[in-house]
Amino acid sequence: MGEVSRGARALVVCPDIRGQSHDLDPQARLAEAEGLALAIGIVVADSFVLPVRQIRPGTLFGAGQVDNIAIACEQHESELIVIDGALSPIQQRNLEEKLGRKVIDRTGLILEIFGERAATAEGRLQVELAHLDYQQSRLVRSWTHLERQRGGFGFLGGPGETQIEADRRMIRQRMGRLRRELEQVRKTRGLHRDRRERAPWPVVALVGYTNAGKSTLFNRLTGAEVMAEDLLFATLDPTMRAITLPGIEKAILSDTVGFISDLPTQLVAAFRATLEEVTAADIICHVRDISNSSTQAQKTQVLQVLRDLGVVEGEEASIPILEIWNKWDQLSPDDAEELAQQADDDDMVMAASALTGEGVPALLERLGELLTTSAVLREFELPASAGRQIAWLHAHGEVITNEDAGEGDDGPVRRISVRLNPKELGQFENL
Ligand SMILES: Nc1nc2c(ncn2[C@@H]2O[C@H](COP(=O)(O)OP(=O)(O)OP(=O)(O)O)[C@@H](O)[C@H]2O)c(=O)[nH]1
Ligand SMILES: [Mg+2]
Repeated sequence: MGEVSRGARALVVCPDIRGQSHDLDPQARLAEAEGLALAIGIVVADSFVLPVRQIRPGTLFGAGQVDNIAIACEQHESELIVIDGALSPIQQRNLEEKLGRKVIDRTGLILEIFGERAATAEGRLQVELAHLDYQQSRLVRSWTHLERQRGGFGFLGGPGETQIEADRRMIRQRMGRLRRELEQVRKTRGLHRDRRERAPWPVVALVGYTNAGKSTLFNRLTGAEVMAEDLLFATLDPTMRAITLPGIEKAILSDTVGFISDLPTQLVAAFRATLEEVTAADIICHVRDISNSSTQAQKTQVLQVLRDLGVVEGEEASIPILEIWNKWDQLSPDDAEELAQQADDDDMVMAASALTGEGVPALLERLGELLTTSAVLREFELPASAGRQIAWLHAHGEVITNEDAGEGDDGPVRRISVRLNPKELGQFENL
C-alpha cells in the first residue's frame, strides 16, 4: 500500500472507449474520478476526457494521445497520472515508461482509498486481501520480465525456483492466513448479529451512493459525530447507534460504505461482506443526492448492488426501501417544486436536507410509521409444547409455514415462518 503520496500533483484522464456503455456520461465520470483522487489527498492539476476509438493493447491510448498526456504533465507539473479505467499490467508499465511518471488506474486508486480508510479489523483484513489479489494478478501477467533465477539455497522452494514463483507463493500463503483470520472475525460478528436479531429492536440501514449524505444524516439523527466529509468513501466501516422514533422507543440506525460504479472486482467481495448487515435490516433508507445531475444513474447502481445482495429481485424488494431525496437545499426553486410534487405522490419517497435539517422531522415520523406497520418474514424454532407462543404468532402475524423441525432437548420442535412487523416482534419477544 501507499503507492501514491498525499499532496502529489496528478493528471486525471478518463478514457471514453467507443462501444463501452456506461450509466454515467464521460464528464460525470471525470468529475467522479477527480473526487476519488481528492479523497486520497492528490492534487488534481488538470483533467480531461480522451476518446478511444480503438484500444491499443500496449498503451490503451494512441501514440499521439500519449504524447498529449506527456505535454499536459509537463505543463501542469504532474508527477502522477490517474487513468479512470482499467489498465492491463502491460499497459500500465508501458505508459509509465513512456511518460516517465507513475501511472495508476481506477482499481489501484480505489484500493489506495480503501487501504487508508479501513478502520476495523475486518475492514483492514478485507482491504489487504483485495490488494494482494490485485498484486497477484499483476505478477502473473506482467512481471515475467522481472523474473530472475534465485540461487540454490532452497529455503523457500527447490533450487532454481524463480523469484516470481516465490513471490506468488508468498502472496498465496499470506492470503490464506488473512482468509482464516477474516473468518474468525466474521464468526464473532455473526454471533453479535444473531444476538441483535433476537433483540426486539428494529434496524434501519442507510445505504446510497458515495457522498450522498448518509453519514451527515446519521449524525443528525443520532447526534453522533461520524466522519462526514465532502470525500468519496469517507465511511468504510459500518457504524451503528440507537435512535428513538415516533412510536418506537429504540431502533438501531446503521451507516454503511457508499456505493460507486465499476467497483474493482477485487473489492466486490469485501464490500459485499460489509453490506451483509443491510440484509438483516427492517427498513432500508436509500439516501440520494437528488441535486446531483447523475442522481438517476447513481440510483441504478445502488439498486444493482441491492440486487446482488438479494434484497431486490425484479421489481420487488424483500425489505421496504424508503428513498430519501437528500441535499434538497441545493435544488433550484423550479426543480424543487417539480420534485416536491413527485415526492408527495410517492409514499416511499421523503425529501430532506441532512445539512439544514429540513424535512427531517417528517422523515422520522414516516420511519416510525413504517416500522410499526411493515412486516418482515421471520423464522422461529419453538418447542411444540410452547402452545401459547405458537397461538400468539397465528393470532398476530401472518404464518407462512409451520413445520416439523425434528427433536430438541424438550421434545419435538416446530419451525415457523411468520410475517411480523418490528413492533409485533418486540411484543412476541416479551411474551
Ligand atoms: N448542501 C448539502 N450538503 C450535504 C447534505 N447532506 C450531506 N451534505 C454534504 O455532502 C458531503 C458528503 O456527505 P457524507 O455524509 O460524508 O456522505 P456519505 O454518503 O456518508 O459519503 P461516503 O461515506 O463517502 O459514502 C459532505 O460535504 C456533506 O456536508 C445536504 O442535505 N445538503
Ligand atoms: Mg459516509
